[in-house]
Amino acid sequence: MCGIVGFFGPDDVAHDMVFGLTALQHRGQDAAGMCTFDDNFHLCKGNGLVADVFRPKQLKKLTGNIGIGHVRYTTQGSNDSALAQPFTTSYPFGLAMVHNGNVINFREVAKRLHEKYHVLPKTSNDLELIMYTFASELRLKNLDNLSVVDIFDAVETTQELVKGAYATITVIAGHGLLAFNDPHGIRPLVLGRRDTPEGPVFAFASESTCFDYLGFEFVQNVGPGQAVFIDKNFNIHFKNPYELPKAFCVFEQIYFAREDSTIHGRLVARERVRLGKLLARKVMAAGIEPDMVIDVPSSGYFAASGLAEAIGVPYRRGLVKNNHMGRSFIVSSQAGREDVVKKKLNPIREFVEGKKVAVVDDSIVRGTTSRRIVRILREAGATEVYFISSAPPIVSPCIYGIDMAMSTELIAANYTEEEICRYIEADRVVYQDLADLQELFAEERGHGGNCFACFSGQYPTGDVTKYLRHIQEERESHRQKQERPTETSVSAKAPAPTEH
Ligand SMILES: O=P(O)(O)OC[C@H]1O[C@H](OP(=O)(O)OP(=O)(O)O)[C@H](O)[C@@H]1O
Ligand SMILES: NC(=O)CC[C@H](N)C(=O)O
Ligand code: SF4
Ligand SMILES: [Mg+2]
Repeated sequence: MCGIVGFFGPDDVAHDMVFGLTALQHRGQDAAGMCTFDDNFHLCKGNGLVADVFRPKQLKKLTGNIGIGHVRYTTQGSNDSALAQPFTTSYPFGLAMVHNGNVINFREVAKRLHEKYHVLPKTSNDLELIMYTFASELRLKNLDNLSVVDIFDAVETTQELVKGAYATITVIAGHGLLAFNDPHGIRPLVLGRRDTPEGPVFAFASESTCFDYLGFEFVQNVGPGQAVFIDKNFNIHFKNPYELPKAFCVFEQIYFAREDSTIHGRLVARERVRLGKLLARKVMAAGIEPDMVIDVPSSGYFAASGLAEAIGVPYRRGLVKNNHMGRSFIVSSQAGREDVVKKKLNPIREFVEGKKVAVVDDSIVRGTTSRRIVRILREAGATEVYFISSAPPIVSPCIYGIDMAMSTELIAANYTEEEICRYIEADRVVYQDLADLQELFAEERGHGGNCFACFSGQYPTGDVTKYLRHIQEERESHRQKQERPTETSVSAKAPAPTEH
């Protein structure tokens, strides 16, 4: 998913950017990077968390009143620190760019760049393709007198040529700060503003939660196909959205985004409570009568509280999370994910002992977390364990910036609900209905127009077979190089369901 920020104001921005990136740490743990500009670009990036990469010594060097930052969760290329974002180029202007998403026609884009402009990307990070396409279009303009129309024109051509998901922020040296989204607006991007005695500070960020910390007012979303440019005099310019159907990632609402963010007018926490309430009908229809509802921390909490309220059963925190373990799902190897899940959650024995427990998580992806949790709840004395997923079964890969690119990894793509129930050793498994999810996010009930592809197999960018084939070959070869299989590894194939 990745988290991105861009700041432009009267004073140095590095300090604000560190806070902004820290608030977005849940979106990426592999690498972090920042690039500021005064008379030169100052770039600092490396593998690790925000706190590891930006030490006071580095921060001192990041001078300038305009800058962009990134926390990476790898979806293309390796975890090598050379692939951390931002990326910069010096022609036709100094450009520094970050993005969140995933380009799905990178072969075509790379071929065109090579044939038409003799440009060869240096790494396998898809960001380079967006940056060079934009730079190549820009250099066809009148460089001595670059206008906003020129910039938006280059954005539009980039949006026509590059397919996939990409929320981007770019510093155009000497000109201003630009943000644009892909034509479907798959990934979130928001604009905020803070007024200071010295003048306004503008900020772009993946999620609005950044603004709460830093005292910014939310201005607007950078929606499907939209571009926003803050020029050197701090005037804002908008390029209108595309007419293409919006396809905002619904999984942001279910799991990725922070609960305190408002995305497309919807507070994430509230949507999760609603998802929990929606599950009540299915839980009751399944004849499940739990003594208590617990959540899988962190992201299962709001759905669990919604379900408990709707079925009139007490909610308790039955599992405690070690907050220093990070998110298991965004660890890039299966062995690493299993290790995080093992060390991350511990049951409160006194609460669950002798109880029939309904445990709610936002989703079951590979089944790593659910299997472990059912086991530790039984060991802690729970008499029955019902595993409830606030998301429907994930049956198709995500190719838009979430690491679920191989259907072989997705437990629900390979096994029935009964088989999954046996594999995770639960007494019952209940999933959200896709129709209920779609109804909750229906267009007329808000800023709908969502992507549901991982649940429905319907991809907003059209036929993606070629890309899926390519990414699967690539992923398989990366994993084989990086990962030695463990006893419980499911990296090459989803787990074989076992009997009780
Ligand atoms: O079926 P799996 O492959 O285990 O994936 C699903 C789990 O991964 C996520 O948790 P994660 O630990 O990443 O983050 P969280 O602490 O925000 O819940 C998600 O919330 C599920 O618990
Ligand atoms: N999750 C993301 O947004 C990833 C961005 C980009 N594809 C990378 O791998 O760096
Ligand atoms: S496929 Fe799923 S995770 Fe990927 S963008 Fe669509 S809804 Fe989001
Ligand atoms: Mg979780």
